[in-house]
Amino acid sequence: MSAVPLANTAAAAWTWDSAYPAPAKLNLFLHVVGRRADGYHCLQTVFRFVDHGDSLRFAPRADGEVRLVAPLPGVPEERDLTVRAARLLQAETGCRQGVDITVDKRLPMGGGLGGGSSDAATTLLALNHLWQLGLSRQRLQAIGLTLGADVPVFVFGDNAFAEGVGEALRPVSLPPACYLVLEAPVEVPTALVFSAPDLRRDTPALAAADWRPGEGGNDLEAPVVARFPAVAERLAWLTQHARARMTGSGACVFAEFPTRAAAAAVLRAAPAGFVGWLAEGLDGHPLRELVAA
Ligand SMILES: C[C@](O)(CO)[C@H](O)COP(=O)(O)OP(=O)(O)OC[C@H]1O[C@@H](n2ccc(N)nc2=O)[C@H](O)[C@@H]1O
Ligand SMILES: Nc1ncnc2c1ncn2[C@@H]1O[C@H](COP(=O)(O)OP(=O)(O)OP(=O)(O)O)[C@@H](O)[C@H]1O
Repeated sequence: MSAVPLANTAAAAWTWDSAYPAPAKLNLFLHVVGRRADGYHCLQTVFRFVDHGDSLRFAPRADGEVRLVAPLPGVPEERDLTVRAARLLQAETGCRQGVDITVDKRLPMGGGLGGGSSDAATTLLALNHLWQLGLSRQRLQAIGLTLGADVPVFVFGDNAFAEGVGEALRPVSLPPACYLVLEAPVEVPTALVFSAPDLRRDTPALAAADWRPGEGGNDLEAPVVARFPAVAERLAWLTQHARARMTGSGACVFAEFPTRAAAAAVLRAAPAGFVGWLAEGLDGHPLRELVAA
């Protein structure tokens, strides 16, 4: 993401020529506090945006079509969350404009970093602006929720304490932090984790105001560690250096460090074959200003 603006840049600065960032999120903690009648799980989590992610470009098309310039391996164009997001916007508004979408993919798929969800949210935010649709943030969040439980927070734009399936959001203020993220060479299907018989589903709910940075674990971690040795290995190694957790439904694990130098020293010591990177916590989504207050 370093090639694109990370500060909250004024809406007028974002044009058809811009690269639009789609940052990763980390779940600083994630508790499963219950289950809804439709099978979806009720969560409590804190989402933090970080300065590492995908980057998207948009080019206008005169024929009204939505096309992906280079589909991702294993994801048919019709299923790609960016294409689905753009087509939903057309369907919701009757907009006849088309677009070519290019995704510069840096986030691993099935990594728990919300990559696909962030790409979808960036598409909603960017096209609402570029096509001049004027949809409110609330409406974009509702459209995003139909694409996935993680999409609304990226549209919301503030680091957030989330409840429900992740759609009931309130802003949280988080101190500056540097994270070391280790990728695992596996793709963890979110649905598999939530359907695991050994998933703990009864963690007592917290009062949002009582949560403090550093508190809480990830209830999805145990079933993933039991099934994916590569995740277990990375978590065990990182735990020797700091308080390590899995993000989302995995497969990435992360730890927070007081300084970038401390995080870099641990990354340098990682065993051969481990892939990792450092990321600073952001105060908010870089496209937050794209939607009027
Ligand atoms: C684990 C998290 O990443 C935490 O931020 C999210 O809750 C997952 O969000 P997501 O990847 O957008 O997931 P979705 O595409 O909405 O859901 C994938 C599948 O996971 C299960 N699922 C998901 C979210 C949830 N709260 N309860 C569930 O049981 C459902 O079977 C669903 O069919
Ligand atoms: N633009 C996209 N980028 C990534 N994945 C996509 C995209 N469009 C559709 N997908 C599908 O979504 C699945 C989940 O990908 P994603 O990168 O969002 O996982 P994740 O980081 O585990 O997400 P979460 O943290 O929301 O569970 C992929 O396996 C892929 O099939």
